[in-house]
Amino acid sequence: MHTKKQIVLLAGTKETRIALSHQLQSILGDYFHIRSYSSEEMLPTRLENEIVILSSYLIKREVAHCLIESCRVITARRTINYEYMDQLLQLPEGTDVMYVNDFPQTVEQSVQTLVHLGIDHLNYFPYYPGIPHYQYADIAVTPGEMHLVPKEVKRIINIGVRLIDITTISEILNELGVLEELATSISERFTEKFIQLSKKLALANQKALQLNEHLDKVLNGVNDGILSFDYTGKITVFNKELENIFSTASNKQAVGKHIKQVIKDKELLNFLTNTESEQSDQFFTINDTNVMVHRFALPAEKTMIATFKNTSTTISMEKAARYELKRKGYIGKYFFNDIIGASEEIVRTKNIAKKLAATDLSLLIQGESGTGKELFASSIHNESGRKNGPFLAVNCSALSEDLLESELFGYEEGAFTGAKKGGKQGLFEQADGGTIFLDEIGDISVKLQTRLLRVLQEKELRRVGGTRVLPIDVRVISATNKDLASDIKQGLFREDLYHRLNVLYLKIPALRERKGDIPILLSHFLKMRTTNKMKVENEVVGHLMNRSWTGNVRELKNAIDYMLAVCDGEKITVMDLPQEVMRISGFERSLGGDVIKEIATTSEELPLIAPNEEVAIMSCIYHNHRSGKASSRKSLLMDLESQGVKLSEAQIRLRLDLLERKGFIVKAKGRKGTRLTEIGLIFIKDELE
Ligand SMILES: Nc1ncnc2c1ncn2[C@@H]1O[C@H](COP(=O)(O)OP(=O)(O)OP(=O)(O)O)[C@@H](O)[C@H]1O
Repeated sequence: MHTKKQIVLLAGTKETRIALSHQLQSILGDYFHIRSYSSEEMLPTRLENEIVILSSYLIKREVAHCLIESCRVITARRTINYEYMDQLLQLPEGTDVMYVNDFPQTVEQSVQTLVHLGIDHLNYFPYYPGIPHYQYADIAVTPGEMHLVPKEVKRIINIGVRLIDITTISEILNELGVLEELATSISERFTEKFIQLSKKLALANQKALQLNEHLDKVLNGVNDGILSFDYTGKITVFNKELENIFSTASNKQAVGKHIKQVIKDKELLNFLTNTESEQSDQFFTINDTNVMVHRFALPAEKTMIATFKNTSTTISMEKAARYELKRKGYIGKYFFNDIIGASEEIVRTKNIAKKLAATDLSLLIQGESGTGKELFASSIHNESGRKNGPFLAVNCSALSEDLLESELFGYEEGAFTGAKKGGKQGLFEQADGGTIFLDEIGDISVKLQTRLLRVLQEKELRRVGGTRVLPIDVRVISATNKDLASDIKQGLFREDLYHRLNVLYLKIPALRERKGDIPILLSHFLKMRTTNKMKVENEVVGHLMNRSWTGNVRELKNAIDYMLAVCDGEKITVMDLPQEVMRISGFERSLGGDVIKEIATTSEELPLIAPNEEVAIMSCIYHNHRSGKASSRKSLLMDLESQGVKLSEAQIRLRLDLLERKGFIVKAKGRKGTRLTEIGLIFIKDELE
C-alpha cells in the first residue's frame, strides 16, 4: 500500500495550529499526511527526518528541544487572510482602528502587510498585552486574538489567523519535490480567493448603490426640503423639494458645490452655518415661500442637516387633518366665544377655564344638567395645546356597562361573541393626541372605574380580551352633576379615581344664579334660530326671569324653541310661553325692572302688573272664592281700596286681562264673575303662606 509522505506543523497556539493545518490540508492534503502540534497543547518528544513547518520564527526556541538535526525545518512567512479583508475595505477613509495581536513584532508585521497590500486608508494604532501607552479607538482589528482586545472597545473586526504565504507554500512544495506538478493548481487556488474577495466587495458595492438610489428616492419623495453639508460647507444632500423652494435648475447640480454658491440669503446662510448659536428653528421667506427651517448637527459625521417646511402646506395639512376629524365627528364644536353670558359668574368661570386650558392636567367639571359642561369641555380643548387633535365626547350614562367598556377601551378579535373581525379601536385610542370628555362620569360602574383608573395611572391600555399594551396620550375631562364626595362616602365611587380626575376642578354656575344672562341668552338663541327680527313682549321676559330653570340653559333653549314654534308672525307674546313656565314663574317672582328695559328695544311696550298689585288683586279674588262669592270689577275696586291699593276700574280691567293671560283667572260676564284657575289658586296660596 502506498503511504503518503508526512509533513509536521508546529505552532504556538492551538488556534494557529488549527487554522494553518486546515490551510495546508486544503492545499496538500491529497498528497501528504499532515500532523500538527502546538506548544500551548503538547509538543512531540522527538522529530527525526521529518519536514517540519514552524508557524513563526517566534516559536523556534520553544520547539528546539524536539527537533533533531536530520529534520528539514521551514519557517513560515505569514500573510493576512484575504477572506476577511472586505470588512476593512468597507470602513470609511481615515477611520481610527486599534490593531491587536499578542506581540509587538506581530502587530508591526501585520500592520505593515496590510499597508503594503493597499489597505492603507485606515489609521492603525498598535496594541498588544503590556504595551506601556496606546491610543484608543472604538474599533479593534485582530487576527483571531479577540481575548486580548481591551474591554472598552465598541466593535471588534476579526480578520482571522494570518495564513502561510504563497512563497512559503512554494518552498514546501519544492522541498517535497512537487512544485512543478502542483504550482498551477495552487496559484489558481490563491487567485480564486482574490476573485471571491472581489466578488464580495462588488456585491457590497452594488448593495450600497441600491441603498443610495433608494435613499435618493425617499429624500426626493418627502414634502420637506432637506439639505446637508459637511463642515467645509460642501453640499452632500439637496433634495427635489429644496430645488422647488430655491428655484434651482437641478438638485444634482447643487450637490458637491459650496453652500454659499447655492444659498445667497445672508441671514439664512448665517443661521445654517452658525454652530455657536443654540437656536434650531427660524422662519424665512424664500422666493415668496414661507418656510420654517430646522437645523441640527451630526458631529460624528461632521455634517449639518437642515429641513425646510413649507408653512402654507403645513397649514393646509393641518386643515385636512381637522377636516378628517370633523368628518368623523371627533372635533370640539364649541369655543369660548360660544359661551354666552355677561354675568359676573359666567365671566369669572370662563376666565378660570381659559387658564385651565393652558395646562394638560385632568379636569373635573361639576354643574347641574344643561349648564353647558360640554360647551366648556370643548372650548377648553380648542384653546389647549391639543386643539389640532381629536375631541371625543362620551355620555357614560347612555350605555350599558359592557358596551361602554368596549366602546371606551376597544376589543380584540374574538373577545366576545359578536366581536368584529380584526377587533375594534376604543374611543381612548381614537382620542390619542387629543381630549376625551367623559360626561356623567358619576354613573360608571365600579368595574369601569377600576379600569379607567389604571388607564389614567399607567397612560396605557389593554383592549378587552387583549394582551397587547397600547400607550395612549389623552387628556381626560370628565363631568358630573352628582355630588361625588357623597358617592365616595357611600362606596359608590372610588376615591383614588376621583383624585385622578379632579386634578383640576371647574364649577359651572346654574342659570338661576345668573338670571341676568337670561335676556342675553334669549336674544342669542332667537338670532341663532331665525333670521326674522323677533319682538318679545316684556312680560315674556319677566316670566322667563322668574323661573328657576332646573334644566338650566338647555331648558331655556327648549322653551325658546317652543315659543318660536307656536308664536304667530314675528312676535312672541305671553300666550306663547310653555305652560310649565307660566305655572312655576308665579311662585318664583323676582322680576328685575332693569332687565325689562334692556330688552325693551325689541319688544312691545306692554304694562306689567306691579307685584304688590298682582298679589292684592289675586288675594281679593281668593277671599271671594273661599266665601263662595264671584268677583266683579266693582267689588274688587272696593276690596282693594280697603287694603290701601288705589286703582281705577279701567286699571283693574287691564290687570284682570293680564292675569287671565297668565292663566291665573277666568273672566265671565254676569253673576259668575271672575274666578281663580287651578294655577291661580296654587299661586295665591303660596303667596299668602
Ligand atoms: N352659556 C351658554 N351659552 C350658549 N349656549 C349654552 C350655554 N350653556 C349651555 N348652552 C347650550 O345648552 C345646551 C346644553 O349644554 P351642554 O350639553 O354643554 O350642557 P351639560 O351641562 O353638558 O348638560 P348635561 O349635564 O345634561 O350633559 C347646549 O345646546 C348648549 O349649546
